[in-house]
Amino acid sequence: MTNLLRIKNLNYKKNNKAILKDVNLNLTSGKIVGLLGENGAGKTTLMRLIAGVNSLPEGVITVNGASKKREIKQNVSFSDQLGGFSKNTKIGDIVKFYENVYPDFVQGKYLEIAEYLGLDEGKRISSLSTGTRGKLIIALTLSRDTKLYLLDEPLSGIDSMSRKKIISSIIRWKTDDSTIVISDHYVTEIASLLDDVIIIKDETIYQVSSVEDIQEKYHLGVEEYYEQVYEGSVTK
Ligand SMILES: Nc1ncnc2c1ncn2[C@@H]1O[C@H](COP(=O)(O)OP(=O)(O)OP(=O)(O)O)[C@@H](O)[C@H]1O
Repeated sequence: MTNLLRIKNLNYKKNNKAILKDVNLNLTSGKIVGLLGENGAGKTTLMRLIAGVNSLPEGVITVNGASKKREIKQNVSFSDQLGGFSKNTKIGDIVKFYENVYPDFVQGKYLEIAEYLGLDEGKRISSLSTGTRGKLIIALTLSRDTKLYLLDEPLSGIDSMSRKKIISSIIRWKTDDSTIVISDHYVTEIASLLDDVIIIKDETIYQVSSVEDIQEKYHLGVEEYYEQVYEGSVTK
């Protein structure tokens, strides 16, 4: 287990309003980590800052030893929501784009995941259901050969069959030395995957715990623990 992600003294404001305050975090490699928090807690913002999509005004982020934004981008595969592509773009063209932009994109891995998830290269973005779009985002994100994967609410708005497929593809295609951070505000379905849990509350990382510690120290499952932290009935 090597140190993969380090965040030191991160502060982030938008329109003069604090979105994230005094965030400090260390993640090692080889884990599946849940990033949990209610709507608007700052999960997406934190992922965008880690991935180098948003500039970091205050604090230091290091991923796999890299701290410059351009180098960090090469070490993080972030689940892009495909908003930059026109509605008429075909899946095959998005895949070509990924191959051109990311030297670590592994076409063979994409083809395997795409086959498993039933993605058709000829389909246009505009014709994709929410579930198929979610599957495409997962296939593209996991097909980069990198150390840190950030999946921003990969199950949001997706039907239960597709959710199961997405979860099983995460398990199947995760490499041993990579770490996958999955954000969500529902916990039930991802709870069984998780090694560690990060809870964002009151604009900061309230606590990082291993699932084992949560069970041993509080005698709670991940979902109950998360709810009780938010209710204030569990303290650090
Ligand atoms: N562009 C922006 N301008 C102003 N405020 C913003 C902007 N983007 C996000 N925020 C605010 O930052 C806070 C955190 O938002 P963020 O989207 O990171 O939360 P989240 O935990 O991902 O929420 P959700 O689960 O609803 O996706 C919210 O209060 C939101 O209103």
